[in-house]
Amino acid sequence: MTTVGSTTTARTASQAFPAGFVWGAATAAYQIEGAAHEDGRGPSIWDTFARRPGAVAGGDTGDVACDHYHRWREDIALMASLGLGAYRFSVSWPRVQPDGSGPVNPRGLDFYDRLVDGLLEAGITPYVTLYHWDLPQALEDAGGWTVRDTAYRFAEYAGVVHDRLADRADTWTTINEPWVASFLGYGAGVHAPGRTSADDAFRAAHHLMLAHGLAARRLREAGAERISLTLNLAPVLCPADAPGEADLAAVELVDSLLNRQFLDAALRGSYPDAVLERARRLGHVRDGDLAVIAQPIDSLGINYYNPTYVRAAPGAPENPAFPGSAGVAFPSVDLPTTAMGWPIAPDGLTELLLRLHRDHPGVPLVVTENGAAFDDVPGPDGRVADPARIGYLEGHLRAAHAALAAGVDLRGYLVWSLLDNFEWAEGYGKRFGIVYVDYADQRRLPKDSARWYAGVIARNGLEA
Ligand SMILES: N#[N+]C[C@@H]1[C@@H](O)[C@H](O)[C@@H](O)[C@@H]2O[C@H]12
Repeated sequence: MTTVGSTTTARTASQAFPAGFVWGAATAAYQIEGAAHEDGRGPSIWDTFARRPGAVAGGDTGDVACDHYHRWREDIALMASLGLGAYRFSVSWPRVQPDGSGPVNPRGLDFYDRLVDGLLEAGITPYVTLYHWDLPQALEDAGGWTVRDTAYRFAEYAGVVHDRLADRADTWTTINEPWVASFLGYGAGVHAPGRTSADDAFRAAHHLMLAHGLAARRLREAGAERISLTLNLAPVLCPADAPGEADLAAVELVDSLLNRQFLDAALRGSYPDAVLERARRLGHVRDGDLAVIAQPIDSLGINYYNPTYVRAAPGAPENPAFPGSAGVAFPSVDLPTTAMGWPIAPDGLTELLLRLHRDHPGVPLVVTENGAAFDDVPGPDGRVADPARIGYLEGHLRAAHAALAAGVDLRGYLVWSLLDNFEWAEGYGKRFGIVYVDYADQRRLPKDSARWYAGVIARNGLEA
């Protein structure tokens, strides 16, 4: 039996995963590619935001990152050595269309051509994410995701990339984590483009979802058969023994903003009340938009890291990432944490998967990101012992297995991340990779967790 908030999940006799279960790893363009000013790439909002004093820890930028733009062959060989079945990467929009619209940069597309060919040669399935937060700066200068036009530019860009790669890549994610891109980028201002307006956050969220729907329609018209959307989802929990009405109202609000705003739109063509109220005032949601957003998808990508804990707290200030959350606290809980300070609660993954199975039956699920940052340090022998990460991953794979045993249609698991990388506002100080990157010389050092994960892949499951 799993109890939410604990770190223990029942061990079933067998921890074998279904035949054909997809094991992979995930990355994103701005976090690993580097070559930010090479081969015609234009600036993105993260190139701009990272140069804002104080925006990113240590003043780090993605200018060089993991130099994956030049080291992609080595990285594919590393993936193959681990036995990965799939590799989830994102395409840099400003590398393909430097101004976000109009002329296509052939050298930008050529990189992804080479990457996809290399993956296929290594027997690795490419999982292509079309948007992982690196909006071309020229579009932000014209209003960014707060203006409707950006959604239409995105659908055009999606068509360009799909038409170039669709003969070899068939698994497509339109948008990664629209909540983060909108509520951290336009609401709280802690992500690019660093704007701080609740109204703009809601506008951006809607236009990102409209972009998803328009792109999904464009890809479907072109024959795509494996289209998905990736959401950062989390159980929203009140850690009190006996939550009161105010606590439950706090849970409802945060669940509406974090989870249902995107799940209901994509899978039901509706918004929860908390969003509709804002939409009526702003007028940015037009008739027919939700029908476009609810384009049928073939799977839902889930990025899970930890539950979100809330409770009523009269007088608490509004959390700008959750407009309307005045009087709501986001408490720490008595659980082990990662180097990000995030609680380690594998049973939250089971609960989330069961919820999606219950509320949205018939939608195949893929864990497109799950992983943890820890303060990894290579030993004198070059070995990187990361037992805490192994423990985190094992716990979450057991949690995923518990959901499978309960009948959830879970198709795959992609660890975040293949490589240590640029961790957004945290810069390079937070290491999520199963492979250590020495940024001084770009050496790649597989951590113990990489070898452990390779064993999981080889046996298609955990040791019982
Ligand atoms: N933070 N953190 C780790 C990880 C981030 O590096 C990814 O780019 C996002 O998709 C998601 O937030 C998760």
